[in-house]
Amino acid sequence: LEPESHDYALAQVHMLPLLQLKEKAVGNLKNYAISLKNRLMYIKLAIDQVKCLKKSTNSTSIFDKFKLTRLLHFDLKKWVEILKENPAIKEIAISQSLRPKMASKIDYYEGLYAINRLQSTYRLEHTEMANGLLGERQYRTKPWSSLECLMVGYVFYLDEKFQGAERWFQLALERYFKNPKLFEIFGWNRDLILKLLMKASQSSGRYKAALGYAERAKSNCYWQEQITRLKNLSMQPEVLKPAEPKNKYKYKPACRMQYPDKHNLHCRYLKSSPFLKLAPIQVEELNLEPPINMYHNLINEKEISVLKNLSSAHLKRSQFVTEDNTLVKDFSNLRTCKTMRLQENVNEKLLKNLNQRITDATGLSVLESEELQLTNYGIGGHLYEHQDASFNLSSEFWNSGNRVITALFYLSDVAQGGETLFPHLDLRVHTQKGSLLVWDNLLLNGSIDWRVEHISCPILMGDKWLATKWLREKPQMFIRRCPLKLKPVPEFHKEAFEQKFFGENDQPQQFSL
Ligand SMILES: O=C(O)CCC(=O)C(=O)O
Ligand SMILES: [Fe+2]
Repeated sequence: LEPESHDYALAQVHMLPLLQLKEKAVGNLKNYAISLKNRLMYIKLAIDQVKCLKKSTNSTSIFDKFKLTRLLHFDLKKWVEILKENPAIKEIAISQSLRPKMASKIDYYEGLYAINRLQSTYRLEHTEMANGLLGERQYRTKPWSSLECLMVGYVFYLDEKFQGAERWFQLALERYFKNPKLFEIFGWNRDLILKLLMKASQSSGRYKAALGYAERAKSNCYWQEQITRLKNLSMQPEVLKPAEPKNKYKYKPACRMQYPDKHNLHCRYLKSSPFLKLAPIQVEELNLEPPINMYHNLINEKEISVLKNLSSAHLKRSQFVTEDNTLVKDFSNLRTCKTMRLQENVNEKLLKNLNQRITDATGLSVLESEELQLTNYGIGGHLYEHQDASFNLSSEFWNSGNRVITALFYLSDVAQGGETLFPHLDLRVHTQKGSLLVWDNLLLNGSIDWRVEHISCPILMGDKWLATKWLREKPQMFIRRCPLKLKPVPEFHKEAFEQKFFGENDQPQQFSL
């Protein structure tokens, strides 16, 4: 029975076993090929022997007569045995034992959706993407084959993004000729691609194009019917459907948007305690109001690898509580990472040190704070727009008050994408290994600051790791500044905000073949 999901695609670190699995599978196939070759060699030998028998049947020579009886007694018996043997029984057993560990359907679809998410978020051009070009950056990789293009297109098709689907199917058709045999193994052929092209173009309202595809297929009853049907349809005026259905989430437009540089920001040294006088912390202001700061070099290489090693085996797909209070795994595709919490006793010294550094940086108490959360993102990993503070504090989990501060250690640099983005503040924060990002989730009066809603942008290239600490409100009672000094917060203008991200021209794009 195939497992539901191995959750391979949700954490980069959990994809490593897949690479090992691939090596094993390839090694096994090679051995299988060797077994088949050996058998073929025996059979060829047998044929040669029989051939020489035939030639000798008329001979009266004693040598030949003896040869004939010997061959018929020994050799032929052996050949019959060889024919009956399964040539690669071991390799077949190995390939069966590898099956349960292979990527499941869910793993596969999560990988495909990641590609789809990256393309739609960053508006990547499909041919460039299939050739390893992501935005401005060219990666050294083998171009995607017809099979990959077909599959990526199929997910666009399922998602009702028909123009995107058509483009990928076109690329699949262009690349089909490079390896048609590979296609046939799966029972597919060129006409299948044409069928998908016809369906995609018809669904986006492009009837003439659909007819064009139908006419390129090998003629048979099915295609004749399609041609007649599409000829009728294409008499009607074409009404292009939008290229992309509207999405209620803002992370895609927010992540692809360019934001202006900020001015009047400073870097300084924090020397507010005797210890910090000896080892001041370098602080970089990223935003003034509300304050968002980056504290540099607060965790070193060695500590980072300890955290990764402690957590890797325990990272899990996130779960949520349903209305009837049961925990279920999150398959929503809104948060494509895995997390775990480190209990203080697993490495008391390190975790105490990290807590102390958070206190040094923020001046706040880590008492009653949540256990450090380790996060590793998967392929195209992202987290949609959200607030860390909760609007409902009724459960026991919130006894220490709301999440007043988020303190987030970056445990890796990400080559492309994967920034922490604050869409209301026009602030994109690039991950920086060893630095601590800190922001306030609450205003001084305890209400949630709408301005710090944030996103983790889909990762184009690289591996993103975080260690996050959420400080709680109650332990700060005598530490945090007094609510009387509350600065007025600008009002939230929903329409303007939506216009900013969804106001892009959403006329259907002109499509040319
Ligand atoms: O990945 C990031 O940059 C932000 C993570 C985050 O917002 C969270 O875990 O709540
Ligand atoms: Fe968050």
